Amino acid sequence: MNELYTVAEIRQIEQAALAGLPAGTLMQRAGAAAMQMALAMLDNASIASAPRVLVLAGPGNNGGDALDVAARLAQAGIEVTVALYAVAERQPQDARAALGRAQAGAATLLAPGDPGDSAAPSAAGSIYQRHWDLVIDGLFGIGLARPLAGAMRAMVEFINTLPCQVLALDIPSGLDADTGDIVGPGGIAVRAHRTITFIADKPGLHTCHGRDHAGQVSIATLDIDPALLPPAQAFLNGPILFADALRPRPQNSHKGSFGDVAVLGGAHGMQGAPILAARAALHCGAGRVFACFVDEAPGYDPAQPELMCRHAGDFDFSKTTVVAGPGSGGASRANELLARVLDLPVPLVLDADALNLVAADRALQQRLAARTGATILTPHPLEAARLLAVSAGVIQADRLAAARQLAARFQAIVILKGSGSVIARPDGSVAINPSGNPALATAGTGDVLAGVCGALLAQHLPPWQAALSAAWLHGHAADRLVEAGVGPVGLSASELIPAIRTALNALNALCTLGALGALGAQITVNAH
Ligand SMILES: NC(=O)C1=CN([C@@H]2O[C@H](COP(=O)(O)OP(=O)(O)OC[C@H]3O[C@@H](n4cnc5c(N)ncnc54)[C@H](O)[C@@H]3O)[C@@H](O)[C@H]2O)[C@@H](O)CC1
Ligand SMILES: Nc1ncnc2c1ncn2[C@@H]1O[C@H](COP(=O)(O)OP(=O)(O)O)[C@@H](O)[C@H]1O
Ligand SMILES: [K+]
Repeated sequence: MNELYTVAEIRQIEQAALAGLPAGTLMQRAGAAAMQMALAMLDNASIASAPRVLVLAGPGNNGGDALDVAARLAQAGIEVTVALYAVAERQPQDARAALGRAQAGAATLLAPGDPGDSAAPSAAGSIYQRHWDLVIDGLFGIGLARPLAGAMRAMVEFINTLPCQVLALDIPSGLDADTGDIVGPGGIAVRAHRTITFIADKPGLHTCHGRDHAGQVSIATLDIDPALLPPAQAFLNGPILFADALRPRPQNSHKGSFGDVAVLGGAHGMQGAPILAARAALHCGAGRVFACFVDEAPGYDPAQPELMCRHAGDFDFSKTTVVAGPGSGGASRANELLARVLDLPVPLVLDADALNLVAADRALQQRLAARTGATILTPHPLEAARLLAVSAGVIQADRLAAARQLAARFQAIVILKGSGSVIARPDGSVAINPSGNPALATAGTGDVLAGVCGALLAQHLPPWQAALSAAWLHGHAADRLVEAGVGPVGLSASELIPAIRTALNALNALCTLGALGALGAQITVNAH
C-alpha cells in the first residue's frame, strides 16, 4: 500500500469508521497491533533479565492508545511503568476507558513533572534514574497543536538520550504528520526506532525530519474497510508506481531507438558537472550522449570516450532531450543558451544553475511556463527557495506544498530533492521517495540524477514516470552501495552511476518477467 494521507483525510476516515463501530474499538485494535510490535522489539533486543517498559501517555487519544498498550503488556506479565500526562476528567472518552484498564491492571502509573520539579520529585526521579529496555511514545499523534513544552518536553529530551529502543505510536510526538517538520517554534520531537502508524501511512513520516524521527514505519490499518479511504493525492514512491512505463528493449533496435541526450552546462571551471550528468545518461541507456559546454569544450572525456563533447553555441539542441544547468554558471551566455532551449519543444530537464537563472529572470520564467515539451525540474531546497522567492526554511517547513506550488506554477514535473525527495505534478499529485540516504550528500549526485532523468525521457518514458524512476533508482543504488560498505562516508557521484545502471537493469528484468507482484513485496521491505 503506497497511499499517504493527510491529517484531515485521516480524521474523515476515522469518523466514518467510528460511526459503524462500538466505542473504543479502533483504540483497542491500535493497542493490540502496537503490543505485537512492542513484543517483537523486546524479542529482538534479546534482553537478559525481565524487560522494563516505559510508556509515555499524553492527554488525548494518542495517550489512550498508549494506555491500552500499557494495560496489555502488564497483563502479559511485563513490567510496565506509565508516565501519565493526562487528567481523567479531561481525557476523551475512549482514552479515559483505556486509563481505567491500565489502572485496573499491574502497570505502575506515575505523573512526572520536570526533572527538577519539586511537586513530583519521586515520580520524576524513578523514571529518570531507572534502566529501560523499551520506551513507547504515546504523547501526541495527529492532534499535536503546538510545540512540546514543560514536563513533556523534558521527558522527550530524556528519551532522546536513551540507548534503548523507542516505539512511536502513530507519529513520533512533536513531528508534523503532514510535513515531516518538527512542530515549532523551538519544538522537539521523539526520535523513534520504529513507528506503528494507524489507519494509513502519512507523508510526514517520510520526508524532512520524518525519516530521522520515525525510523522504520509499519502500518496498522485497524481493519478499516478500504472503501472508506478516499482516492489519495500522495504516494510513497516505488516501482509499483512506474514499472509499467519500463519496456523491454526490442531485438530490432539501434542507437537511434533510445534517443539522444545533450547536457548543456560546464562553464569555465565547472566542466565536471555536465560530464557526470552525461555519463549517467549514457549508463542509463540513452542511445547517444553529447556534453555541450558553455565556454571552452574539452576534446573528449578520456575516462568516457563514448561521450561527444561540443561547444554549446554550435550545437543544434532541437532534436535531442536536453539536460540544462549542470555547472552552466550564471553568465549572460548561459542565459541566452537556456532561453534558446526553453523555446524548443524537446523534452527538457532543468537543474542547478539553469534553475537559478530562471529564478532571476522573469522572461525565462514565462518561457518555462509556456513550454509544450515535457519538463522536469530538479531543485534542491535552496534552488526551490530562489524560484519561489522565499527562504529555504519555508520550503523545508512544507516540502509537499513547495513542490506542488512549483509544479503548478511552471506546469512541470518537479523533484524537490533532499531526505524524502518530493516529486510533484501540476495536478497536485505527489510522491515521496523513500530510497536514498546521507551517502548522497556529496557534490555531483544531483548532476547524476539530472542525467538519469534525461536518459529516461530520451527513452520515451512519460515525464512523471521518468521522474519517479530516476529518483527511486538514484536512492536505491545509494542504499545498495552503503550495504556493500561503499558509503555512507566517501561515496562519490561517479561510483553511483554504475550502481544505478545495475538497479535499472534489475528492474527492467523483473518487469520483463511480469514479476510486479513480487516487486511490490520487495518495495515494502525496502521502504520500511
Ligand atoms: N479516535 C479514535 O478512536 C482513534 C484515535 N487514535 C489515536 O488518536 C490520536 C489522535 O488523538 P487526538 O485527536 O486526541 O490527538 P492527540 O492525542 O495527538 O493530542 C490531542 C490532545 O493534546 C492537546 N495538545 C495538543 N498539542 C499539545 C501540546 N503541545 N501540549 C499539550 N497539549 C497539547 C490537545 O489539546 C488535545 O487534548 C491518533 O494520533 C491516534 O494515535 C487511534 O487510536 C485510532 C482510533
Ligand atoms: N541525506 C540525504 N538523504 C537522501 N538523499 C539525499 C541526502 N542528501 C542528498 N541527497 C540526494 O542527493 C542529491 C544531491 O543533489 P544536489 O544537492 O543537487 O547536489 P549537487 O548539485 O552537488 O549534485 C539529490 O538527489 C538529493 O535528494
Ligand atoms: K506518538
